[in-house]
Amino acid sequence: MKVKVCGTTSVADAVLAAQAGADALGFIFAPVSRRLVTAQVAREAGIAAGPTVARVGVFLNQGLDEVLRTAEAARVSAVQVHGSLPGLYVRQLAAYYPVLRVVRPDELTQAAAEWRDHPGVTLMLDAPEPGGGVPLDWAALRADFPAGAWLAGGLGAGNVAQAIGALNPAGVDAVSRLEHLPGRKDPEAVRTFVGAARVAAGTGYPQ
Ligand SMILES: O=C(O)c1ccccc1N[C@@H]1O[C@H](COP(=O)(O)O)[C@@H](O)[C@H]1O
Repeated sequence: MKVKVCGTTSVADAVLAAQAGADALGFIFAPVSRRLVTAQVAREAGIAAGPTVARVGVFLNQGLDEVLRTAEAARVSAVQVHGSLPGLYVRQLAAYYPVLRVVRPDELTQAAAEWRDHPGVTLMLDAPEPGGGVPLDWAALRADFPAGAWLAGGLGAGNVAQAIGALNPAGVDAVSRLEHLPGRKDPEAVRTFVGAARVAAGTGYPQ
């Protein structure tokens, strides 16, 4: 199982997450976000994190050209797309980058059927307000959660084990509960989140 630490806005926070054992860092390029980062800072942070850490560019309802230009400038290794987006847009993006396609609970069943056979598109289930820190009702989603999908939405050290136990996601992603302030990581929250996720997934290292 993969662990992604999202909303990285500095080199220091990228190094922190990498040293905590994160598999992936998220860089948010949606102008509405309080965690907005420039492509240049994301690029420097990605280099600082090292080559084994995936670099995910996060976008919300942005045009294909803008996404591709920003992703290239930031040297990300994957893109995560939120919002109301046509299937064709996602397919075109997947020709360039592995795509994490984020969906809300009410979109999950249809999206699972649509993307089941596309190797470049992975679903991520999130709460309706991205970056809002609100957890989903995991027990209610158990029957519909597709194998191979990722989970986000209000995850942190205190609840990630329960979420993994309920849905067995292929990856977990968090931002709000890992911060002091929007865009500023809380080092202890990052370390305990990654550690708790690893232990719950059975990939932790006993102390
Ligand atoms: O966090 C944001 O500001 C944001 C803005 C636009 C698109 C996505 C955003 N964040 C994503 O939200 C989820 C979960 O966040 P949280 O843990 O519930 O706060 C995660 O996928 C972030 O990448």
